Amino acid sequence: GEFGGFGGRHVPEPLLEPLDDLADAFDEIAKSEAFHEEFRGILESYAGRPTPLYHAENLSEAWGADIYLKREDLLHGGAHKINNCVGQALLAEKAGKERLIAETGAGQHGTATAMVGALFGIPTEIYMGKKDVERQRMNVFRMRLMGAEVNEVTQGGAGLADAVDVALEDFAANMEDTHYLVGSVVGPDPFPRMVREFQSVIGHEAREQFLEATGELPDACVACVGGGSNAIGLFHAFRDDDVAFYGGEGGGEGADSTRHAAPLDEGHEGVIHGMKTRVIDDDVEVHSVSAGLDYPGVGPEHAMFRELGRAEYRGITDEEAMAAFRDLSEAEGIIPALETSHGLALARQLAEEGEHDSILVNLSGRGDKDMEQAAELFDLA
Ligand SMILES: CC/C=C(/N=C/c1c(COP(=O)(O)O)cnc(C)c1O)C(=O)O
Repeated sequence: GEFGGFGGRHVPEPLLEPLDDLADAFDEIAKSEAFHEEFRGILESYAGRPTPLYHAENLSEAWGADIYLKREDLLHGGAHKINNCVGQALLAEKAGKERLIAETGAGQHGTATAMVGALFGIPTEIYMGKKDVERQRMNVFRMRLMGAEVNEVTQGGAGLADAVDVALEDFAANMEDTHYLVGSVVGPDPFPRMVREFQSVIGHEAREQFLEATGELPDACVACVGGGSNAIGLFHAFRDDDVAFYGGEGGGEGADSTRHAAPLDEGHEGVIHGMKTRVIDDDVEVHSVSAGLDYPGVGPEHAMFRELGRAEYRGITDEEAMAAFRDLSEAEGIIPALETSHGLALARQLAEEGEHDSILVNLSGRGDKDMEQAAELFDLA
């Protein structure tokens, strides 16, 4: 397949036909000029695209390399997630679906799904682990405020992977009228390539803006990696360029610890949620300080990029991410999401290693959702 030996459709037989129908709808509808116009129009007037490419001069001074930030944190809802949700909601509407379901961890994808559910007038149900409901309370309230039902998942580790399990069961039982709005470049085909298509608006804009601002391409593109959608969304436009790719995973308590979410850095090949990819080892408990990276698998295209050496992935520990969270807040007056902070921490490592002079970082989301949790982590009184 497209991702080397990774990806595919590792699902029970009854799901194969609906996935075929979805792939046909995507190839026929989402690739049409009319769809693209509508998609871009909503992203512009509703979500706030294009997002700025910001040259973070104070941070560049502090870290010793030219740091540019792609400001997906400024989108409606506060993260890149809305790009994918608008695309999939448009597709679901044209396919005549009467219900949207989604998984969420950080609550950003859940919030974005609730937004498009409200916008398109489609009843919406979000599955969210109890552990994440408790650490992203503001987003739970936002989803309900917009009319979505938030279904608290308590099975297994009550986390993101468990929310995906339950969402997949719902989809299998209700596929006639329900669209499962998958929140990252994960799951069985066509989800990884569909989410990539919708998120690639990020990279296409950033490439043009970077050339416009500097007359050349960046030495490196950096992003945090949970399922991998904001990273792929940035990387895709640069795939044929001589630009290095780096992904910062949820390194939790350390790559050699038994609590992390870094399958690319410290895992093995395996099948999860309908895709052949890389997963964390069996003796590891999935953990990240950031709910959106707290996932034991990763998108198959990243597993391929790692195998080909097209991208380098590093586990970024909770502590390293929290340090970068504060660095950006203090240096530029921009508070990143805890997920995003893993990409920033990786950019800092690269700047200090002196390999690259210009580094483009995807600022995948803002930290408003993390204020309660961060206030517990840092005593700033
Ligand atoms: C789909 C589950 C992931 C969620 N969020 C992931 C996330 C991520 C990681 O997701 P990917 O870009 O798909 O790796 C990065 N930045 C922010 C601000 C995020 O919220 C969510 O539910 O909100």
